[in-house]
Amino acid sequence: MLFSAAVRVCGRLRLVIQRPPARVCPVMSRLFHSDSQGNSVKDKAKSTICVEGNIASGKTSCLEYFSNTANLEVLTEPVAKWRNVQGHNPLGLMYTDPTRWGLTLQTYVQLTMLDVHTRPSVAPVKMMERSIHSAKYIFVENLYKSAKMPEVDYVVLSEWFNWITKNIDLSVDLIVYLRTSPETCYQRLKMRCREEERLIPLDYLHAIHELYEEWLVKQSSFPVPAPVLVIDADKNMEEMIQHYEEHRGKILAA
Ligand SMILES: Nc1ncnc2c1ncn2[C@@H]1O[C@H](COP(=O)(O)OP(=O)(O)O)[C@@H](O)[C@H]1O
Ligand SMILES: Nc1ccn([C@H]2C[C@H](O)[C@@H](COP(=O)(O)O)O2)c(=O)n1
Repeated sequence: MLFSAAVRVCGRLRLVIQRPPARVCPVMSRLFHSDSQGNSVKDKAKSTICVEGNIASGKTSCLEYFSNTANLEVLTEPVAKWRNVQGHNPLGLMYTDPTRWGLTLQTYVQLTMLDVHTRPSVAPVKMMERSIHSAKYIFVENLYKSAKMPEVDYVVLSEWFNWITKNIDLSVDLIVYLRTSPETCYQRLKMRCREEERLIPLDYLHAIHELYEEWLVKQSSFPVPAPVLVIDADKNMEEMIQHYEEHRGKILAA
């Protein structure tokens, strides 16, 4: 609605069109916090660490370990939402029929990861599980490369991803890559027993592993948004804790 007012200027009646009072949408202001030139900016006093790795590589366990660190906030992957959005289970549907439901799941993953990236953090360091980058470069890519995602779905998701990353500051300061063998993940996945994942074959974990290696170790496939710290995560929990303690300074200084 336009706001208008009749005012008298030099004895004549003039209609003055006024702008509606500026309404600040909290989500938009979160996404488009901008400087005086209108560029999207991030609070540089804060840093973001993304913990990356194959399915069941130990990312959630890593975040749990760091969760009682002062000045650090952990944000796990929103898997619960992917398993239940208003009573629907896009994760389960995707594993049942990836060609039909891959786009549905990955669209929702992209939205929920965008939410995690842009959620204001109270602590100076934000540690996230995975990222919008790996959603695209690993999981969407895998669906497409394995001919389970139609080209039109891939193109639409890519256009969304390109728009988001061009227009919104989703910068990452450090990637911690928990590097495992696919066989280790397979064992851990079986032990975790997540219902939707019971039919995941070892080959699937091999494919995800290769994409991670190309992206974060060889750095030959897609842009890597931050320096990468590679941690050998085939070790037992006790040894992992030793690794985490060795790298704690580097991680917190990101
Ligand atoms: N270093 C480890 N050694 C043995 N088991 C582990 C280790 N790290 C995690 N696990 C177990 O493996 C399963 C998957 O770990 P999780 O942290 O959920 O992986 P992710 O979040 O990467 O999917 C869980 O049952 C967890 O308890
Ligand atoms: N973009 C994504 C991200 C994750 N998934 C799947 C893979 C797992 O089944 C599940 C959660 O992953 P985890 O944290 O256990 O490694 O979600 C996907 O299909 N697409």
